[in-house]
Amino acid sequence: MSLYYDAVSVLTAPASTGGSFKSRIYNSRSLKASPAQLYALIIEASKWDILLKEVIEAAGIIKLEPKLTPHLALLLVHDHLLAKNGIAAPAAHPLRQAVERHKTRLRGEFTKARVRRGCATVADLRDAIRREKDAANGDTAIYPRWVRINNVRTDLAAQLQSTFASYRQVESLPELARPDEPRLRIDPHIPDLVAVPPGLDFSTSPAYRSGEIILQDKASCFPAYLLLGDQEEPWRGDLMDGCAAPGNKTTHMASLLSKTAKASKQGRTIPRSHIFSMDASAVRAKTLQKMVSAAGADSFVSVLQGQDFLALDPHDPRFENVSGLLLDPSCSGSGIIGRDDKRKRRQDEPEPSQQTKHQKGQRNPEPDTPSATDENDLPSAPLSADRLTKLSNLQTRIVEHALAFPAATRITYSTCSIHLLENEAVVSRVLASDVARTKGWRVMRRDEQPEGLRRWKYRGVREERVQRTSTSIGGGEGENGGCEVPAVEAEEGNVDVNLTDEDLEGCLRCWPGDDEGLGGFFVAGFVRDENAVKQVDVDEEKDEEEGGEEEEDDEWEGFSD
Ligand SMILES: C[S@@+](CC[C@H](N)C(=O)[O-])C[C@H]1O[C@@H](n2cnc3c(N)ncnc32)[C@H](O)[C@@H]1O
Repeated sequence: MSLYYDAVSVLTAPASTGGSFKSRIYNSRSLKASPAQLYALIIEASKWDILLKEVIEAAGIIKLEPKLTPHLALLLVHDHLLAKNGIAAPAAHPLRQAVERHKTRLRGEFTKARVRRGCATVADLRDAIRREKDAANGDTAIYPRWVRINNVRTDLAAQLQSTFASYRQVESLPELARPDEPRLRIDPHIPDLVAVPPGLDFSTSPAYRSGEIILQDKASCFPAYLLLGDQEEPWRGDLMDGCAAPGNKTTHMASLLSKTAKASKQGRTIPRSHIFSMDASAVRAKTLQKMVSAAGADSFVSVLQGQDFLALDPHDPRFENVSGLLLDPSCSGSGIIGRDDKRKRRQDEPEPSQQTKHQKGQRNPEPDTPSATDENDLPSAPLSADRLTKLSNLQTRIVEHALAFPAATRITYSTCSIHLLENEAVVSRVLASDVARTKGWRVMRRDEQPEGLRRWKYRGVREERVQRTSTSIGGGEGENGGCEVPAVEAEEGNVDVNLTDEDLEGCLRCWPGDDEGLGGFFVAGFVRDENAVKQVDVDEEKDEEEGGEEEEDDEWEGFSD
């Protein structure tokens, strides 16, 4: 029972206590309950708090049960109505009895609240409550589920007539949020991408299971589209994805190549270009391989399992025709937003029903389709300025390495971070590198970008824009604002962004919380321009080479953040 009393003491702690719920719980010495259980209870109950208050008030149990305070009632009624095992206390415990005595009344009021909202199921009700809470907090952003059509196996027209035959097409994201009929919106920026209402489960859909459709966030589709564009002619040369697991962007490249191959007059259906796709993590590379196979792209994608991109020799004859590279390295993940149930979800993390055993204990069977699992692991710790700098160093090295591939003419670099240091600052450092200057690399201008992305309005920035969001329960009483987007612990200091306005206009940004339905994301393209070749001072170059050892010693930051 200490669980509920402890939860109340956390919830009612004065604002001056400081810190988020999480830090207060995990750092406390006085709480007796398990921190994980306590945190889960508070977070889960907070998702339902407006409905629980409604039910408790309508059932009138606080007046009838002197032992129940409003907070205790909310937590206990939450577990009574919604937790799998009910209230975590012995059946004879007075608090448990104080709630269970009114179970018929409580259940009745809960059903009435659901019916009032026109929800057929508890899952629908949860979504409705989330929308009500968002609206009350002034956060009306909608995070739809994004579905990419895989042109290796099918096409948009075929999917509109099969998987989405019963869906009504709408013109805007807010129109998706009508529970009475299935709706979809064809994305205006990314070809072959559709948005459907959040929370739709595709795990049993034949198109999903056969790899005809792939669940992939819109922002995550920017890099491959930026790299390959609206090509009418097949891409010349081979392609490389240097940091590829679980494989969303590799399979997207495969889809774009297939589309062009099918549309070209040469009657080919298998693309001429080959894709080399790798991941330094052998475990994640297995998922990558599965995803490539599920997408039907084995014949033109080679997965190099456990391959560190930085250890590849750009002059290896296997890669002499690599003309396009996509780099989406590990990052802080600070742009990742909570979707559906407002917990933090990684880009393209499958619906709970699609999660593997590894992801969610032993309860769910692994689906046949190794769908897009997490692109990034969740950022677990607060982000220190030092850690950000290390990530930025590694990201810069990865892009610079890509610039050295002799046949490369086009490269994209992306992160799901909102931090300047991992984004525009990396572009700025890369452009200043010798390899960029001697080979004539510059930022892909907006007017050179594929049509859909040229119209994308959010562009590179010069100043940091860190966003904070909060989670509250009981109207925020005692809450100081839990920080869901990892804030940088230390002051940012001055971040050098030495980019022209034209360069910044060439960078693309996505931000959480606006009406585009996306998390934070960044992508920039680099193109090789003979006219931009700069002479590098030979002595300067030599010094750099001698100092190169130091760079190599940068601390390895792990594979995915
Ligand atoms: C953000 S995830 C990539 C997501 C992937 N592009 C997608 O769309 O599904 C970053 C990946 O980069 C890998 N990685 C990090 N450093 C690497 C390196 N030096 N060489 C190869 N892979 C690396 C990590 O293991 C991780 O799987």
